[in-house]
Amino acid sequence: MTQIDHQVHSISPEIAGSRIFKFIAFLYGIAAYLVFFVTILYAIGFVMGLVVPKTIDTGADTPTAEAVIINLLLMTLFAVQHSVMARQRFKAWWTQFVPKPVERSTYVLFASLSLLLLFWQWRPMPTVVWDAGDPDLAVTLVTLSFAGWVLVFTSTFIINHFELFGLHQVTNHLVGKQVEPPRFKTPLLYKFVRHPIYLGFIIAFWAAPTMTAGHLLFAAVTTAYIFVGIALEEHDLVDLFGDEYRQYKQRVSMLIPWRRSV
Ligand SMILES: C[S@@+](CC[C@H](N)C(=O)[O-])C[C@H]1O[C@@H](n2cnc3c(N)ncnc32)[C@H](O)[C@@H]1O
Repeated sequence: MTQIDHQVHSISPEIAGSRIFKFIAFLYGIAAYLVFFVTILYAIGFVMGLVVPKTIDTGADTPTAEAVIINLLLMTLFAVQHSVMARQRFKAWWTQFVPKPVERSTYVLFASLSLLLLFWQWRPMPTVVWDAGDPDLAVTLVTLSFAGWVLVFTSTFIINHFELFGLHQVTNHLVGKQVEPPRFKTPLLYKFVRHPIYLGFIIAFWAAPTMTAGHLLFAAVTTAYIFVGIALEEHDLVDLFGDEYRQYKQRVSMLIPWRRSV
């Protein structure tokens, strides 16, 4: 991409620096955050089969092969969008079109929309793979699943919730404050595992008192995707923080606190 191309596509500094643009960018960031928030709340209900109108185990009857294909396509769409848009090279390319202050909010918005599409179009596969039967075991599994979601939420706040979901960037832009470059952090839970957010998702997806074939497909594919996501994320983190992150990998396990390699 030449300098001229860059100038043709990017938003002019006068517009980007204007008060009205900053305010619109801020409102956009808030809107993207609200869409994310509704999506993550819906995700809890969808996976756990609680409250929401359409869950992982409800929807139109679909032949199994068709259901598998549609569900795999929906998960692949999310995985590709989520991984590709998070890479540094992609960010460098698309911030020619999307102003930098709203880049993260736009990523969050697209990720939320592809998840909402998944919830909407997901085909149930009702064959029961396991059923806890015993009420105490069922309650334990539901509690564990909730604990997984709590782990996800608390970890986002521990690492930096508002930066992860783009609000920090649009707020700084609004008040004319520079966004600081990313810093390597290992607060609280990050001293025990490198990926507490992903660990929370895995627990939340697998701890099901009644595991249907559809839910199992979702849990298995998302877990596989999490491992791919971790590999990509750690590659970027090593690029960004070098030896500091390499030593962290040596010291702290990926997902299971008592086993260093995993
Ligand atoms: C969705 S968060 C997931 C964080 C972590 N993988 C987890 O599961 O808790 C992804 C963002 O966190 C950043 N990140 C992950 N670990 C980090 C660390 N130790 N210090 C600073 N940023 C980190 C990544 O660069 C990425 O932008």
